[in-house]
Formats: sequence, C-alpha cells, structure tokens
Amino acid sequence: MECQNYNISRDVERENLNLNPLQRGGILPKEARKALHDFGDGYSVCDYCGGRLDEIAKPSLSGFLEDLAKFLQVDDVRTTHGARESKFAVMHGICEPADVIVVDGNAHYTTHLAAERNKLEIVEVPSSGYPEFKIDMNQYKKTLENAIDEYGEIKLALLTHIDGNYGNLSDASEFGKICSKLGVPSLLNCAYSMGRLPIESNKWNLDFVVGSGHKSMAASGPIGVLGMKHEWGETMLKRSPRHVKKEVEMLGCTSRGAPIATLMASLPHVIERVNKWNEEVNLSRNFVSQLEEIDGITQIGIKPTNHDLVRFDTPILHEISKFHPRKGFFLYEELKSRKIVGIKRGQTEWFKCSTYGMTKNQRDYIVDSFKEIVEKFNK
Ligand SMILES: Cc1ncc(COP(=O)(O)O)c(C=O)c1O
Repeated sequence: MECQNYNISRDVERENLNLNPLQRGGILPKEARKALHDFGDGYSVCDYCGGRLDEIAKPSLSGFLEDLAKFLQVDDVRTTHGARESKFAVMHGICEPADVIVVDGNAHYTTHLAAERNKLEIVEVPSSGYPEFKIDMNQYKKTLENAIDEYGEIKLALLTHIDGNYGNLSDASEFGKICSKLGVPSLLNCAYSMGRLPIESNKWNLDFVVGSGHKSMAASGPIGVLGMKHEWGETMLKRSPRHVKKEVEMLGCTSRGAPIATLMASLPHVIERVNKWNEEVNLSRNFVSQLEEIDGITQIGIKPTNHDLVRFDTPILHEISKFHPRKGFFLYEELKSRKIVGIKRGQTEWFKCSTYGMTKNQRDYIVDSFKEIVEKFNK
C-alpha cells in the first residue's frame, strides 16, 4: 500500500494568539516539553513497572500521585484518559443500568454520554436561563429532593464546577453539603477548574472530583484525573481476581506514556499557577470590561465573571456580517490577519473566548484589535 508522507506541523500556537478556551490551560511549560520529547515512545513510563502503574518508582508515578492527592485534598487518586473517562468510570463503578442520577443543566455533553453509555437515567437541575445561566444551589437541592421522593435512591449527583459555555463558577462547597446531608454520592466535574484554581475536595465534602490534564493542567492529552474519598476505594479500585494486581475500573493501566509524563512534569508549574488564580480572574474581568466598551458586545453568564472562559453576545458583529462581502467569515479573517485565532470561522452572533495566561500587552492588543475591526466596518 502506498501512503503519503504526513508532514504535519502546527503553527496555531507558535505564531498566533489563540483565544479558544479549550486550548489555553493545556499549554506545556518547558519542563513538560522536555518530558514529551523524552517519553514520546509508546509505553515509555513502563520500563520499571512491577505490575501496577500507580506504583512505578522510576519515573516516580507513586510519588506524583501522592503529591496530586495532596494538591486536590483527596484520599486516593488515579489518572484516566480524560475527564469523560473519569466520569464514566465512577458511573460504571457505583451505579447499575436504569439507575437515576442528577446532573446540573450546564453539564458538558460528555457527562450525558458517560451516563448514556452506562444506561443511566438523567434528572436535570435547570439553570436560571438567559442571560446568567446560573446553577442555583437551592434549585439543586429542590431537584435532588424531588428526585429522591420520586425514584427512591439517587446513585450520584454531579455538578459542573465551571461550565464550558459561560464559564460560570458553581458553589462546590454548598453542593457537597447538600449531597452529604441527603446521603447522595457527589461528583464535581473540574475539567475547567482543576489546574487553574484551588480544589479543596475534603473541605467541600465531595466524594469524587474529576479533572482534565489537557484542558487545565498543562499536559499533553489525553489524560484525566479521578480523585476520591477513601471509602470509595474498595469499589472504584477493586482488583481483578484473575490478575490480582490490576484494578478493574482502570482496565489495569490507564495513561502510560507521554500524557502522564507531561502531567507529572507540569505539576509544580500547575501548583504555582493555581496560587495566582485571583490575579487571572481580575485580568479576565478587566478584559471583559474593555470589550464591553464596544457598543453591541455584552458578556453573558454570571457577572462579574469568575473565570477566564467568557461568553459574549455580539449583535454589532452580526450586523456587520450582513453587509460585509465576506459575510460571517469577516471576523475570523480580520482577526487572523492580526494573528489572533480561536474564534470559529463564520461565527458572529456570539463567541466564547479565553485569554488565560496571556500577558497584559497581549490582552490589550486583542481588545484594540476588536475595537479597530468594529470601527473599520460599523458605518
Ligand atoms: C466542563 C467540561 N467537562 C468535560 C470536558 C471533557 O474533558 P476531557 O476531554 O478531559 O474528557 C470538557 C471539555 O470541553 C468540559 O468543558
């Protein structure tokens, strides 16, 4: 068989400012780039394996997992292949088909798919709707109580800590309190928070926390994190009777190459950056107020924002697209010509973006570019 030479390269990150929220938290620091190079080969962390991934001493996966558990305030922690696989594993481990779980109305699609693949029924906690889309904890409590009344037992309650559409921060501590009072196991989806802001799992009284290495922990994907209270270890980390060292829900071993090596190498960087979260939030708020100086650009979601992912309604850009010869593509093309990427081609009615980790100059440059584009075409 003949096959072309896939001479792949990626200029997006190197030459442009990338506003795509999906990309901002996964940028590797130099230590992780070196690890990626050194551990790029297949099973690269398995040279000295004695049968258990989490017990490997060289490189020190065991030490890394201990540090990670401390960082998240959990008793036990494992890596998975992504936040979705962590959610799937919990649902698979503690629920039976046809069981009912409760999830917030801002849940990520992967929460729904994890539940569907486990054949679970979902009861949804509605958000407050436009323009805040807030998940109110009184509403969560009411929905959970009603679900218990209607279905008897609720096997799992899930809350999206920061949702991927509006960047709304939900009250994890209140969620933990509600769930433990009602005796329902709790899972906090921290895909957009773990690695960006502090996660205090024990203090918040959570049973499970899940994270995403490639989304928020400066790691090459795919890699996820699953932290839990000790009492769940027996179920979630149960060993195979046939392969006595192997944990069944983890299918024996999870990430075993570059993804875990980069996650490990980035942990000190991530621990440090989490301490600067308040500064990031202030920079994000400043970015929002500067963009809102443009007539026809308004942030939606909770205000002021508590996250770097922010969503804007942009009727002014939509108006321009109606008479611009490039129609809806004008915004993407104008931004690209200024080396700014990450807003979807053709999108003008609204967009979401993030400036996480950018310098003040870069953020100012982005704001100025938007102002310039609107001024240029808004006649
Ligand atoms: C809130 C939220 N949860 C989960 C995920 C999925 O994360 P992963 O790719 O690690 O499965 C995403 C990805 O966009 C997300 O935004």
